[in-house]
Amino acid sequence: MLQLKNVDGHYGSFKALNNINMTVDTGGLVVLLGANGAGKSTLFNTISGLIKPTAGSVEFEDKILNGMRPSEVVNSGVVQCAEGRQLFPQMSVHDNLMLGAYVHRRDKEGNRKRLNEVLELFPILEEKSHQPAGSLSGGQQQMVAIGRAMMSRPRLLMLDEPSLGLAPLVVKQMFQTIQQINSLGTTVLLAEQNAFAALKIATYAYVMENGQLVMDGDSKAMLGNEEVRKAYIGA
Ligand SMILES: Nc1ncnc2c1ncn2[C@@H]1O[C@H](COP(=O)(O)OP(=O)(O)OP(=O)(O)O)[C@@H](O)[C@H]1O
Repeated sequence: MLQLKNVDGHYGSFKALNNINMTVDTGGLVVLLGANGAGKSTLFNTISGLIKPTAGSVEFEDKILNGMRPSEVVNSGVVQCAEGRQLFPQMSVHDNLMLGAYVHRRDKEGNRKRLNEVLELFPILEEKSHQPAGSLSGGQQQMVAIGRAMMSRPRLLMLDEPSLGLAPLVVKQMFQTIQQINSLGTTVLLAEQNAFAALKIATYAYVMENGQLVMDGDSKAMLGNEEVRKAYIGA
């Protein structure tokens, strides 16, 4: 479904991505692990067209994404939910969600149907529909951010650190919902520092260090891998 071949990325002369080769299969829930500054967000932004790779190719289904504008990448079915939520705090929850539907603005009926599906995933957002997004708790705001991405009807949803700054119980619910989104048919690529929780729901995992993918494998095997446990899980 998604394939990165020999991708490099630079900020000026600094090489932030070094020869990335990565595959995400249709239906998978793939996790990208890595410490702060490893390059996860840079990789996501490269896939979504915000950053141009300096070498290599990004392919999705039968399309070459590199060189496309971010809006074209979204139209192709790849949607990113960026780190830090980036909501419009003064706008209502409903209006924030509907921003994600912009790419399908001519299909009003489809958007209504999709909105209902999103509200089924996040019932609390229906209750809060007319409140300003900025008045919601951190966990609820993260739901709005994911819901907005889902309104774009991704076939591949990229989630950048959705658990960041959330309380443990909220994190647990968040991971359950991500698994649910995946089981309902959306392929997911998830960047996380919360390695244990992410590996538990994932099908496959990559580990990133200093702009390179240094390890990959079945997520259950990764959970049992001594090196991964020491570096990313502790205990
Ligand atoms: N706009 C930028 N200009 C220059 N260097 C940058 C820029 N953005 C990121 N970097 C550098 O690129 C490297 C990768 O950063 P990136 O944000 O992709 O890492 P990350 O794994 O997503 O970490 P985090 O979880 O902190 O976001 C880091 O060394 C970072 O300092």
